[in-house]
Amino acid sequence: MHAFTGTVGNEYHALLARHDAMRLRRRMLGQDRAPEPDLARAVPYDGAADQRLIVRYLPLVTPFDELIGRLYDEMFARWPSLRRLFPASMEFQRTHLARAFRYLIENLDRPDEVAAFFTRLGRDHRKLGVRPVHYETFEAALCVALRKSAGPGWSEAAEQAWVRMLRFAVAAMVDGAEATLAEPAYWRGTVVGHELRRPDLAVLRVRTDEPYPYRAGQYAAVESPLLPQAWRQYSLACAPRPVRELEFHVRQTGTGGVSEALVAHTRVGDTLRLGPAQGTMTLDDGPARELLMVAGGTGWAPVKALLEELAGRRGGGGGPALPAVREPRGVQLFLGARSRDELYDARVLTRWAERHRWLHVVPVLDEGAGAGGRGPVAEAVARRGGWSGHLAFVSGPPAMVGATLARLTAAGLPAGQVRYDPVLDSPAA
Ligand SMILES: NC(=O)C1=CN([C@@H]2O[C@H](COP(=O)(O)OP(=O)(O)OC[C@H]3O[C@@H](n4cnc5c(N)ncnc54)[C@H](O)[C@@H]3O)[C@@H](O)[C@H]2O)C=CC1
Repeated sequence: MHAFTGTVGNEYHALLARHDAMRLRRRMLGQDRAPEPDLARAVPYDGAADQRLIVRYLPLVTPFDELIGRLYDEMFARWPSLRRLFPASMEFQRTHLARAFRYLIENLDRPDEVAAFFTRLGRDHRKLGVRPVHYETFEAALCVALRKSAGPGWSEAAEQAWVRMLRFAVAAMVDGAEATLAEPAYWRGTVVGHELRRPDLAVLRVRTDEPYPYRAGQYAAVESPLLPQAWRQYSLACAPRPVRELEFHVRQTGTGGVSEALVAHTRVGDTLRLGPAQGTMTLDDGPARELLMVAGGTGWAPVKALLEELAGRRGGGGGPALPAVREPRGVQLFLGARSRDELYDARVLTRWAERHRWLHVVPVLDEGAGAGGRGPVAEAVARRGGWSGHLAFVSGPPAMVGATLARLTAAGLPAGQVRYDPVLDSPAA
């Protein structure tokens, strides 16, 4: 929940870092107090019961825009100092929080899944400097906002269910943060390359001060100094390399947002901050299936990283030193773009397709796709067919990912054989 943010600059971060270092040291020396018995965690959380209650009263507090507006108003009115912990524009925050609420409510009958999601989020939130006190203020503001938004029909029982749901998510976030105390809360990186490949698309190369652990196919939150506290997720477009150099492909999707800052106003020598790597779109050592990769626009970035890793595993050079795979896997890559000019990494593609016989590239262009034009990638994948034995990776605009997943499922590809990461599309990201 990006919404709980909290950083106020270098001093604040330095203080938090010292605090975390002390706790880590105490823990390593075994001097930490025994954890207090936590009743809430001793008894398994009955998320399904809370879900029923919350859903019954949901019409009183949805759509969430009003509730979330009130929540932040209440929080900043009662604790004005918290305002500066958030980015100047709250639009993205609000959208993100609404999404988090929806995710929580829809999945509350599967507490283990929810806990895993929020554990990862807690790790990511360390970069914001979130402390337990922020969660308490958030909870208090949420209760006020729920009551105000719902009006006289509100129920105390429903409010208690919201509080239990929130505390369940927060407990997981705190666990996630605690478990990763030994790694930096964020990484600092210097822009060493900035190439405008299209008027609205830049390829950035960033060298981190410290080693940045990640796997090909993952993504990271990035912050530009031009927009403090505004973090946006971008895929890492290269496999881990011995030099600490990362690549990002950024499309400007609006004005005044992080994407504009990165594409139009970032130069070599500038410093960015990166959150920890996340995402499940990675290769594993499971059964060596043939691979299907479907990418649209800058969704090409994580696929490029995966291909680089595969090339490295095959000893094809350019990738990290990983154990060689047992048997060769063929890769079918469907790459969607608005036009030929939009194939912004065509040089690399052509070179790789020539060099690697296991790689077969099918560019799919919107232009010439017939009336409507939208969604030709999913259709091209479906037309080709025969994917039921493949392991598929899908990445790109959410609608494209959704259409491709639907086609693949209809064609008999089991859900366990598709990897993709949900992305939040925002108009001015
Ligand atoms: N892991 C992931 O899934 C990643 C997703 N992305 C997302 O990919 C997107 C890339 O944006 P752009 O480069 O501007 O892409 P774009 O607008 O240039 O579109 C690229 C391709 O997607 C298809 N497409 C676009 N809108 C569609 C729709 N509504 N329905 C079906 N197909 C559609 C187009 O036909 C085209 O082939 C961003 O939303 C970004 O957040 C980026 C990196 C990783």
